[in-house]
Amino acid sequence: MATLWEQVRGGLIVSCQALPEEPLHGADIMARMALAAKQGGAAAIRANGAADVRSIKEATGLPVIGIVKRDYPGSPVYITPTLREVEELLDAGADMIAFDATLRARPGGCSAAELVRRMHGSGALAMADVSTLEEAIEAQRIGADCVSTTLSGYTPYSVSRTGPDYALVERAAQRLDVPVFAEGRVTEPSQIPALLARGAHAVVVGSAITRPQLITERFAAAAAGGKGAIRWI
Ligand SMILES: CC(=O)N[C@H](C=O)[C@@H](O)[C@H](O)[C@H](O)COP(=O)(O)O
Repeated sequence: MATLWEQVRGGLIVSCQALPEEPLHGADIMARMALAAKQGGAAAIRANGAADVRSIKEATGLPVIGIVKRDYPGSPVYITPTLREVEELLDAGADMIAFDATLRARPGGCSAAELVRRMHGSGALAMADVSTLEEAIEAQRIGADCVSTTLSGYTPYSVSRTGPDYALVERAAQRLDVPVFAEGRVTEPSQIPALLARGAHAVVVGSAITRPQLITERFAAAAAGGKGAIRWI
């Protein structure tokens, strides 16, 4: 059987996420969204929350990269911040768990290395969500199986862009031995070969495929004579 790395190499991973305040929130709806993504050619799915991970795995049979977004008072770290979220995702059967691998203090003081050890202890792979090359290097050092550029533009010290962070993908792919995933603000199919050419193992696309309210905004803005920029969640 092909490994997860072989299954996704050079392919598209679709992030199917709807937060409680979004119209499509709900595990049943996300499972249908993920099935549509599978029919369209997604090689794997990224999902938020144990309930969504379970229902998406059941509906699609695709590898699932799980996260739990949870806010803790006083901490900016919200993507799988603590062991509690890791346990929830292991219990749900996530094949890979993505976590905030920035160098910021985590709520409760647990280290990123501890999270990775816990994932590996149950046979799950660890995806480090980073915003800079320094964080990517440190993530590899502590044992992460891959890195994703998810948080580029979402930490106060990383450069905010309107499109994907091509430079981080390229520099991380050159520097690291582990696979590098391109994620964040991919809005056009034409960006994908450009990211793969810079060394991305695969590309993760979310909002531009699975957040219809944001997709609609682009068209509505264009109808109103605006440029149709996309907002991000
Ligand atoms: C920064 C953050 O919280 N990113 C989240 C991580 O899971 C998701 O909200 C994004 O949708 C995902 O990364 C895919 O990116 P985009 O939706 O830009 O294609």
